[in-house]
Amino acid sequence: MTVMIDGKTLADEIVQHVAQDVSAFKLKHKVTPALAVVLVGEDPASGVYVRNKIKRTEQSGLQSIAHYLPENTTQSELDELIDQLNRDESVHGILVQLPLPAHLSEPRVIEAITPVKDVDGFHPENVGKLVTGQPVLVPCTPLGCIIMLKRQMDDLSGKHAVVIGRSNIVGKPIANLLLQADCTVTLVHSRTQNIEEICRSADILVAAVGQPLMVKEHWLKPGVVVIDVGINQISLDGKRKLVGDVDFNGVLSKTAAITPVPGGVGPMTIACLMQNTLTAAQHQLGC
Ligand SMILES: NC(=O)C1=CN([C@@H]2O[C@H](COP(=O)(O)OP(=O)(O)OC[C@H]3O[C@@H](n4cnc5c(N)ncnc54)[C@H](OP(=O)(O)O)[C@@H]3O)[C@@H](O)[C@H]2O)C=CC1
Ligand SMILES: Nc1nc(=O)c2c([nH]1)NC[C@@H]1CN(c3ccc(C(=O)N[C@@H](CCC(=O)O)C(=O)O)cc3)C=[N+]21
Repeated sequence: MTVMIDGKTLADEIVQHVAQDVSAFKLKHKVTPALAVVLVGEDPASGVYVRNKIKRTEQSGLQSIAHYLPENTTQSELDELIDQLNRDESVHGILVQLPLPAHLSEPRVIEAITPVKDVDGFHPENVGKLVTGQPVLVPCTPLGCIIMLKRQMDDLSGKHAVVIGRSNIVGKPIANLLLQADCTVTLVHSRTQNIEEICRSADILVAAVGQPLMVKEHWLKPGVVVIDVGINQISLDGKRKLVGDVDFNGVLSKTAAITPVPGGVGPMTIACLMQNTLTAAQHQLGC
């Protein structure tokens, strides 16, 4: 029987822990850690994530500040807002929801956020720290994946971990965290020639692609642990449905453990964001 890795329950536990630490922080500093979330435009999926984030922020006892900007916001208006949030001492974490509308530069926005408030861990300075093994703010989705894997497996050391996808926000940081956990890591992507064969040698498979149900049963070695990062909206029997990058029902005969979609990596991402906001506030207040 395959183990279902329950991201929702684990995320609830993390948020409860964060809430306790936030209470202690408030007593000590007489300050409420605050997260500013910036959403540009009307992307409906982004809207759902932002609302989930705000709900979890409140459960954690953190303050949430939402900035909804219109689709036609200019780069200089966005720069101005980030500059203001960087300087505002009552704001401890800043998250600009990606992707941005095409006329705005993502690298410019990521670099504009002061690294101490960069709760996504996307700023080049924080990426450099992650790669050299001195992380403070670790990207939330990769962190959530590693926490689930460590809960599931006694020892990651020496395991062959295959990561499908090489984006800056998911694939690359996950690969770095797996390397730090002493896995042997292979990153595969759209130009990889023998992807199925490489995946079949994986003890741990992380799918972060954005292709609904791409990973099939014959791609897997029996006993593999699968982390499905993909969040894809498909239409099934006329209804909208959320599925991962892994053919969940098809692969269960091969997996030792697997994360479902929904209820897997998604809730863990948000729980880790709460933890990062508290961590950022602790650093800013010198503890
Ligand atoms: N659960 C969560 O909290 C989160 C979920 N996501 C989800 O994770 C998924 C990946 O997100 P993200 O990394 O931002 O996506 P990107 O589109 O930035 O990256 C996708 C990666 O997958 C690779 N790829 C695409 N098609 C194939 C293919 N057919 N075979 C092999 N590799 C392929 C691309 O290769 P190449 O580089 O060669 O183009 C690229 O490296 C999405 O479904 C997204 O919604 C994202 C963030 C958080
Ligand atoms: N700067 C930035 N940081 C991000 O971390 C970031 C981002 N931009 N842009 C979009 C992606 C995607 N992402 C998700 C977070 C939670 C769920 C989540 O909670 N999903 C629920 C279901 C939610 C639903 O019903 O749609 C689940 O999987 O159970 C999903 C996706 C964070 N991202």
